[in-house]
Amino acid sequence: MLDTVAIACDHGGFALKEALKAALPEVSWLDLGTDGTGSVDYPDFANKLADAIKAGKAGRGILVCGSGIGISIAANRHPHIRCALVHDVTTARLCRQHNDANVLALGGRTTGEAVAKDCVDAFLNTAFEGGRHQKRIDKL
Ligand SMILES: O=C(CO)[C@H](O)[C@H](O)[C@H](O)COP(=O)(O)O
Repeated sequence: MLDTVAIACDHGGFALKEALKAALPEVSWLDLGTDGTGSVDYPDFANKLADAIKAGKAGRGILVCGSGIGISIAANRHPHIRCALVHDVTTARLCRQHNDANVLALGGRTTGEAVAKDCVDAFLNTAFEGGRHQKRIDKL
């Protein structure tokens, strides 16, 4: 299931979650909700996604809330998650190369669909560089 990518959001990220799934149909998505624009609490969806990765149901994850801030904070409470909130392709690439991030967070109300798609592309297709970066991750 390492090739499976979990995706979850709150109401502020719902539209972007749906847009990302439509824009990247080749990805094997595990959609953990939410399933509409009704108000929900972002920690519940960050926790669901963290649990799915811990259980081996997905190798990586994408989280979306209104700004990406709350859902990334919630995800990073889990010791096995390294979640990076990004707004551009450069940081989406760097979070893989230097930080071995296993979850990407995006803001549905702050990042446009085209940039978000490119960020997800970079996140899913960039390898961790290891080396000097590994010992830093080991200290997290
Ligand atoms: O961005 C968020 C958290 O960092 C959430 O998605 C919400 O959009 C934000 O907290 C605002 O909440 P609201 O109930 O949609 O006004």
